[in-house]
Amino acid sequence: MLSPKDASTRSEALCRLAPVIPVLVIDDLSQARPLAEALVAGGLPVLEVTLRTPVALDAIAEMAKVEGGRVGAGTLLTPEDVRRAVEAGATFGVSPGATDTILDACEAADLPLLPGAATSSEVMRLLERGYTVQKFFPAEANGGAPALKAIGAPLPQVRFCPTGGVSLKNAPDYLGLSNTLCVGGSWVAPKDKLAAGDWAGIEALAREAAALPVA
Ligand SMILES: O=C(O)C(=O)C[C@H](O)[C@H](O)COP(=O)(O)O
Repeated sequence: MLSPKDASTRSEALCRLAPVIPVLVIDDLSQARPLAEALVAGGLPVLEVTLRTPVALDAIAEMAKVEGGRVGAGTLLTPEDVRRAVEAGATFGVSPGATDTILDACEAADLPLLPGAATSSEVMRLLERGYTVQKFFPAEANGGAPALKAIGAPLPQVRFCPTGGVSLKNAPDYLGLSNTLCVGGSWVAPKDKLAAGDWAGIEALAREAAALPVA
């Protein structure tokens, strides 16, 4: 049983490993291993594989073999997702929002969860339960960095990984905030480069993202 406090401590450590957590949608299992190798080589060791495609769980299992990587499962919606993610080798979880059901399941499975919150009330509910590290989602659609900065004024004890619409261009706006640990984003693994197997190109995007300064 993982306490919310310990889950947050572990999430924070992951978020501090690199400025960007790549959010990955994998359609072709053969891409999993070289993609993870390219991202880790480029300096982004923490990888979120969304459970949105049929091969996602197998992709997690493949990527978990890559040395130096930390592979988590995104889009966790149900206790069954949590069980299968852990079985596949995921070492952390991410959810777009948070329900007691998903929080209970992750705590019981010893899986540190980065739970999603979009409003002050959602942030406060998670904080009441003990989660001091959260995902601000969907970040850009919710007002972006100015909104997250404003949430941080009354709630400075909560730290975030803003995700959703984050790009190389706007990432610095978030990373300059005192309540942002890192950002999540899909831009480091674009569909065209994945389809072309352009691992050198993805490694270059990872290197560029890994060099972003964090406040
Ligand atoms: O499904 C989840 O649990 C997620 O993590 C959703 C992601 O945050 C967004 O899909 C990010 O996508 P981009 O806006 O393309 O960077």
